[in-house]
Amino acid sequence: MRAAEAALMAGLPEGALMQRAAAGLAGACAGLLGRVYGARVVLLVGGGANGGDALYAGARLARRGAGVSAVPLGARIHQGGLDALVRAGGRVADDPFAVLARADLVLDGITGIGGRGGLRPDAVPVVRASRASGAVVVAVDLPSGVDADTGAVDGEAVRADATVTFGAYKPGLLVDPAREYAGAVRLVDIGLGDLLPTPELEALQHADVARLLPVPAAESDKYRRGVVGVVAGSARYPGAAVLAVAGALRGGAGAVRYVGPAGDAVLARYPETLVHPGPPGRAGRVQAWVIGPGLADTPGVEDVLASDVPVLVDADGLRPLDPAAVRARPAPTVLTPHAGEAAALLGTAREDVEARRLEAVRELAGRYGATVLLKGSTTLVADPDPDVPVRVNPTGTPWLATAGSGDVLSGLTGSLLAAGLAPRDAASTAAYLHGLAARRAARGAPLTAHEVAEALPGAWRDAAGAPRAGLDGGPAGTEGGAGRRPPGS
Ligand SMILES: NC(=O)C1=CN([C@@H]2O[C@H](COP(=O)(O)OP(=O)(O)OC[C@H]3O[C@@H](n4cnc5c(N)ncnc54)[C@H](OP(=O)(O)O)[C@@H]3O)[C@@H](O)[C@H]2O)[C@@H](O)CC1
Ligand SMILES: Nc1ncnc2c1ncn2[C@@H]1O[C@H](COP(=O)(O)OP(=O)(O)O)[C@@H](O)[C@H]1O
Ligand SMILES: [K+]
Repeated sequence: MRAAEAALMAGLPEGALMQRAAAGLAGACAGLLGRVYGARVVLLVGGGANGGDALYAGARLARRGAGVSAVPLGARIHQGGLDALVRAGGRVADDPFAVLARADLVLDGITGIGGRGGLRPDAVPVVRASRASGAVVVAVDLPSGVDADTGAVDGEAVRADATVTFGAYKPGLLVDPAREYAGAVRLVDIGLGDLLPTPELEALQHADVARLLPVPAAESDKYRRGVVGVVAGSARYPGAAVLAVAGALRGGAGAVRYVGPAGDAVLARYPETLVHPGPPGRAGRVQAWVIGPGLADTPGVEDVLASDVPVLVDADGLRPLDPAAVRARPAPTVLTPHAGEAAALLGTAREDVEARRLEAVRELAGRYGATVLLKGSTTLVADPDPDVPVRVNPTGTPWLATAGSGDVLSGLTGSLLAAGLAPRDAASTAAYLHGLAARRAARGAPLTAHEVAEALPGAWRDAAGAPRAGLDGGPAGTEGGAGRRPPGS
């Protein structure tokens, strides 16, 4: 951000960027207030440019008739911004707590990308008073106290109802725990355009997923579409096998081969599965393996890792995982740990992974030379190459935190791998569809892992932009024709 801003500022009059930021910020606040005239606005103003943004936005609101008071929290505050506020009829609050108690809207301009650590002690009481007042709290660029680059929150931070951010989304707005503090996020374009470098983090959108989803060509057959092998389930956990197969059947592979002791349970639910008692090396050719869900003990992991096709390792398969063995593989490996499994692999505590997800997922990907999908309230996908952006999944719902939903995800991801997607694309596309399916299935109520699997085709159609059921009037042969995309994708 700083490099891009400096390059842009070099060709602009002094203060022009801050004015763009303030104009966007004031516009967003006006929208939230509904009526600006007569509204009571309080600015929490730190010592840097973040406070400057708040002051200039406050000046704009004051010119439209809002009563605007500034609460200075730095040793010095932005002088140009303060002068503008005073010229527009705003003032510095004599009694911060009195103005906060009556506020309709509080602008948090304490720190932005220059903030380090949680809030300082002098800021804590006013931030608490802002929340207690019932005012709408709008964070300027970032909620103060969160780490812009990692999403970590060390100490106290502002809990905003909305955040107006400038130029680009910062990782702290997309990765938990900080993401939760940001509320609804709005991006204001300040003209950085092509000056922005390769991002640390990227999020797929519908159109990206539509481009990535495999579509069978006219001359496809089930083998050319890819066969995925699923090594999962045990006498103790037969259900994990059923759920992993359920995900795999909806992921675009032409066939699903199940290998393990839960074949009867799998066939009872999915007669289309090719079942083999094992071991995996004897089960026949596949284009990708999934191993781990519900295995209990872990027979076959070495066997599968020795294969020359992409392998996804999840759950119980992750327990004995040796970095050297994974790094030595001739084909890609995808690991899909939740925070607890990631912590065990890293030799740290679950809370440490949850507090620093971005760091943890990068560390694991580097250590194993694998693509790592870290599950949880924020799902991240890291490539083994540290220069490739981490993908953050924008879909999902906390209702997904239900037993077995991870098994569906591993089957789905393996199926996309077998269909030929690159590991990072397979993992992030699967997370996207899985989260979308969960939202469709939950609609505000508890959901089961099985319902997530059953909602996957609907999520696929949504993301692909394919015609919905009942509206399927596209030209004959369009869908699946010669590898072309369905219309509207
Ligand atoms: N660059 C541009 O062109 C544009 C930038 N823009 C805006 O500038 C923002 C970045 O501004 P910035 O670099 O001045 O840093 P900023 O976020 O205000 O923080 C520094 C201040 O915070 C203080 N402080 C630090 N930690 C703290 C803590 N824990 N608790 C409390 N205070 C703490 C620190 O104090 P110090 O350590 O110096 O004592 C210093 O006073 C950016 O986020 C965006 O809003 C837009 O206008 C668009 C154009
Ligand atoms: N708080 C949450 N918000 C959104 N998604 C979550 C949350 N907690 C877990 N999930 C998702 O739910 C799934 C759970 O997977 P996992 O932990 O492997 O469970 P299981 O082993 O029971 O299948 C993952 O896709 C994960 O990202
Ligand atoms: K802020």
